[in-house]
Amino acid sequence: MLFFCFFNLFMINQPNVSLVNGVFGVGNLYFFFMAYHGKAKPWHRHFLTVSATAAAFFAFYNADVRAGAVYWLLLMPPLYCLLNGPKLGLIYTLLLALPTIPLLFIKSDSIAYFPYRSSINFTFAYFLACTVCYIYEKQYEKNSVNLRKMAYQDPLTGTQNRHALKIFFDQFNRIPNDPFQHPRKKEESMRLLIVDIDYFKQVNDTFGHDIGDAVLVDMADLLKRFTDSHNIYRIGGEEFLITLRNHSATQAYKFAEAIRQRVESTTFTPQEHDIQITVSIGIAELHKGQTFRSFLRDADQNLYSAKNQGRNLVHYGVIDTLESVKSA
Ligand SMILES: Nc1nc2c(ncn2[C@@H]2O[C@H](COP(=O)(O)OP(=O)(O)OP(=O)(O)O)[C@@H](O)[C@H]2O)c(=O)[nH]1
Repeated sequence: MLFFCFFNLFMINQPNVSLVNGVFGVGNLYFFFMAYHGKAKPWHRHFLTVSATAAAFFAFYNADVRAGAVYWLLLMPPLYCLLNGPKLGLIYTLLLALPTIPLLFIKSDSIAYFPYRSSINFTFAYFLACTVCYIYEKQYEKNSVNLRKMAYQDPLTGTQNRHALKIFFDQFNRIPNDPFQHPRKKEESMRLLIVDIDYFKQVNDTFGHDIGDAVLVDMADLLKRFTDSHNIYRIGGEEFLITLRNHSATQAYKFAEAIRQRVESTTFTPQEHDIQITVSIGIAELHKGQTFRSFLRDADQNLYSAKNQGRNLVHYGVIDTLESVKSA
């Protein structure tokens, strides 16, 4: 745009078009700079869309049709789809077509042009560009969803995986603890439950690996009845982690105890086998700045404490064993 700002001003004496190009050119340069430094905001996209459209359409409107400014409008459908996604891209494309095609017909109604043919050619090229981008973007969206699933979801149980948990940790640590910047986040606490199936090796050894897999799936389904699936992670073979936002120590303990009791009283029936299992649960509070590694180490210690005390119990804290309750 900045090139056309100078070109229109000094070469073909079009100060109006040059001014529009100049203003939007500087704006776009700023947005590219922000995007390059990872500071792009949603409204930047809309401003880019509107400014590119205004500059291209203004040039087309003002200049003689033989100057070929209309070719720049063919770039708009791909730009719309890339900046705003396929759906909004299609809407922008249709909106721009409404004034452009009749105007092209009127402007090319001269001795040097065939108005019908130039308008039809433009219309086909314009909508074809849109169709190609629309299909590409739709496919891209679909692939992104699939890739995300493959990257963050455990394929057996459908819960999230360890990689997703690492992302969760990074995000939790990124929220500043500054009460002046984020007053509502000040009180936020995060407690995590590590739920481990007791003697799961015996299930595999007795019933086979397939039945073991089915028990893991049933176990994940049972946990999903207690909380949203996006709070559940499978972090090891028979080990799940649940995130609890803004739960006090007592609430977290009661929550864990409810899970423990439910598992104990449930008979899992994969492929018509009756299987009773129990779980040991370790609870730990997540502190800002704590690394993923150190948290898992602490949480594992809690879990080992629970296991060492006989399994089928909830253990809160590495040192404090007072809240550990052995099942009746
Ligand atoms: N079926 C199945 N088994 C798994 C999977 N991942 C890990 N395991 C099994 O889980 C078992 C875990 O055994 P251990 O670590 O000894 O734990 P445990 O038998 O539950 O004993 P404690 O945890 O000490 O109560 C092993 O037999 C693994 O083979 C899986 O995806 N499917």
